Amino acid sequence: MPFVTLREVLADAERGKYAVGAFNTNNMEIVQAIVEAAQEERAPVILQASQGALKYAGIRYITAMVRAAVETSTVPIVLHLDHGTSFEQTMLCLKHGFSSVMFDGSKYSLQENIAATRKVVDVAHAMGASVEGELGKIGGTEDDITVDERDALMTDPDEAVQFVTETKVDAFAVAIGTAHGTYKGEPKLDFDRLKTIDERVETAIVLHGASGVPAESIKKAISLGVRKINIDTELRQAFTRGVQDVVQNKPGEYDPRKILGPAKEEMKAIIKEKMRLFGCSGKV
Ligand SMILES: O=C(CO)COP(=O)(O)O
Ligand SMILES: O=C[C@H](O)COP(=O)(O)O
Ligand SMILES: [Zn+2]
Ligand SMILES: [Zn+2]
Repeated sequence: MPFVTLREVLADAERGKYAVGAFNTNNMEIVQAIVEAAQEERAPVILQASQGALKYAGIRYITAMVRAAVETSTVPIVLHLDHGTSFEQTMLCLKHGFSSVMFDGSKYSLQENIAATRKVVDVAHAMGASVEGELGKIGGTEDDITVDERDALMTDPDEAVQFVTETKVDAFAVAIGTAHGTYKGEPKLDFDRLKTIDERVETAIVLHGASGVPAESIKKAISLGVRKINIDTELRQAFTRGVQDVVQNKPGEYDPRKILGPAKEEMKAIIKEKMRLFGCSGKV
């Protein structure tokens, strides 16, 4: 099955009132874990490559690995750029075969973010690809900011309407209190803000920084319109747990396959659990 775009999988998710998991990939074992999990769960899935992934594996390896997975898969797969930083980078990804890109213009002013995102959308749509935009700032959990500062960085509902209308993005990443990385306490999500945005915006809403967000909050976010959920940190933790387990319990083990194989299985278990939580299991 060829790659599909966010448009197809998120339209189905909207009809079925569930969310599709978007998992970050950096190497072969992660690609296999995500695609095998999707296959076994009969779930649509989004594989995404971050700035770090492009630096670590390179765009050629990422596309080649995900293509290899797609050749034998029977579930819809989106290959998506996560937090794209420039027009040029989004175009390079499309040229290499990504079916979807995120342009993260959240560091710009509203007007500049709209203009830059719109430019990506124009070309991506002409090429049949989809685009995710971001408004408000989804920081890192390590960012040392106060609650008031965090509030000020959250997505403004009026600006959200203007942003999606003028950019025509296919997916819309919001800042409602989640952050990338591990949370110190329990993350506090601004559900009222999410509800207001969802009532006023028809575009599918994306939740970043979903690792470590309790299941109940995830379910509530989905009930309030979230249709794409990004998970990276919990996959990294699962991978590392798998590696540590072998290294500690079988100190003589020197076959990389016997170290990375269990790490892959740890990731698969987490991915399947997320797919069931997101409601996308059994949908294809
Ligand atoms: O939002 C993400 C990728 O864009 C992932 O966030 P986490 O690493 O917190 O899961
Ligand atoms: O959005 C951030 C992702 O979790 C990963 O970022 P990185 O691979 O560039 O470290
Ligand atoms: Zn961002
Ligand atoms: Zn993110």
